[in-house]
Amino acid sequence: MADPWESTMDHAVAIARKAGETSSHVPVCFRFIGEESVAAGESCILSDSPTWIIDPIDGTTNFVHTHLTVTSTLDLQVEFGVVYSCIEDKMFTARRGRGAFCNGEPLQVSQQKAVEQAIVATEFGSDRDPEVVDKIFQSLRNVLCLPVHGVRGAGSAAMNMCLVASGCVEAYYEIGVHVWDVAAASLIVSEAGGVLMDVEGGEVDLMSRRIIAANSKTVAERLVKTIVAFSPPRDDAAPSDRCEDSTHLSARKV
Ligand SMILES: O=P(O)(O)O[C@H]1[C@H](O)[C@@H](O)[C@H](O)[C@H](O)[C@@H]1O
Ligand SMILES: [Mg+2]
Ligand SMILES: [Mg+2]
Repeated sequence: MADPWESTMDHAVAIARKAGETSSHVPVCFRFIGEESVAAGESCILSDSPTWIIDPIDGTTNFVHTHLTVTSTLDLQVEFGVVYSCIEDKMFTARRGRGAFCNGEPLQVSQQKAVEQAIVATEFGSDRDPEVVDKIFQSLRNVLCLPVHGVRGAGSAAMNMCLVASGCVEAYYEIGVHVWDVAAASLIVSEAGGVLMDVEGGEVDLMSRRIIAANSKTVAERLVKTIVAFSPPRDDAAPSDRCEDSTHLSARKV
């Protein structure tokens, strides 16, 4: 079997060459957005240049506590998405227009559209501001009382989204995620037949830190009516307007 990673890199280089209209003699120019580089003060702005969006560890709290799921995410903006669940040794991949796969097997979202039969995944996030926590709990209460069949959380945004793509859960929502948490898995969800939506409806904006990933528009729209929306500082805001999440600070000290 052809090495999917090799063909991905070949295609990535071809895209970069096309974007920069460079000949094959000129080195290609990629830009990078990564959780750690942004934390170190680098920009988090998407431009026309091909950009790799990287989260080396998604599920840091799980990692620190050696608890269940830890993933690494890699996305070449809108073209490829890769999420690697290292403990399970599962490689989720997607290429725009070519479908989504787990260890080479095609992925398909669940066909269950009755929210009462749905499992919804979410996370409590990293922000410990009591006002934010109250809103997260109001949403959780509303979702439970829809009612849904169950609520789960893997501890990793990327993994929750791969569970949607795999058909194991019907939807995932979270407010407070970052572009590197969700970029790769967004493509995996849409290539598996799922939908992405903002928590107030309409198109998702990956810099807005708000996301619904669902198996269908029907389920996503039920969640839109249920979630208590708020707007954290955007990822592409000026560094002085961004705030550091409290649990991330403690996680990084380990
Ligand atoms: O910081 P990492 O990269 O581990 O990612 C975050 C998760 O992906 C979120 O769903 C989750 O809610 C947390 O915000 C978590 O920190
Ligand atoms: Mg992350
Ligand atoms: Mg991370």
